[in-house]
Amino acid sequence: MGWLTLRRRAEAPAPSVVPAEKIGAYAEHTEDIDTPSSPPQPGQPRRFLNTTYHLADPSTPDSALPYISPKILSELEEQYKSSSTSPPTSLPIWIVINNVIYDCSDFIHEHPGGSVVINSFVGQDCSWQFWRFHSKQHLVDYGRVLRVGRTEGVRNRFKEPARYIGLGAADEGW
Ligand code: HEM
Repeated sequence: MGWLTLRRRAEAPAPSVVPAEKIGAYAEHTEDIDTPSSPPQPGQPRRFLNTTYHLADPSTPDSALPYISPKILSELEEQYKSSSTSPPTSLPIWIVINNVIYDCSDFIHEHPGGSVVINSFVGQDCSWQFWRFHSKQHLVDYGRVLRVGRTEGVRNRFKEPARYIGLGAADEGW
């Protein structure tokens, strides 16, 4: 089943997510080697492979986000898929849009488009799928506070279908 078969929610609730400027997120990248004893609570930084990843400050440009290797994302994808708990509570819910990693661990519960679509892209690129449903403003208002890092070369497992542009658009100089 492709992701496109996911149904649009006819009566989706109004978004209850908090805009970026109302959240006091901060940037700090630290590492330690402790093992967590319980799943992280909402708002807590997420840990993966003995590293703690904090949400970046909204003022940080994408280019200054900490680099996270695609190998780490691929490892996350594997662990997420093979976890015995569904969905896994101890793993961060990271997705990649235009080489930026968004931590949707808390946001997934508020996402107006539901949790299934986000869960299905953990550790993967979902750029073109994201742009089918959202504008740049959505990323500014809701995504900016979810950034944990930047990466490169993460795969999107679906080929983007060609977009149909009608003659009307051609007439308008597209
Ligand atoms: C950083 C990650 C994401 C953020 C911040 C985000 C944010 C949002 C917001 C704010 C809305 C409500 C839009 C509105 O009502 O105007 C929305 C709806 C939606 N999102 Fe996302 N989203 C994210 C990731 C994704 C992904 C990866 C997918 C699927 C590939 C997805 C699919 C959808 C769908 C299907 C809707 C409902 C659209 C509709 O009903 O018209 N989202 N999202």
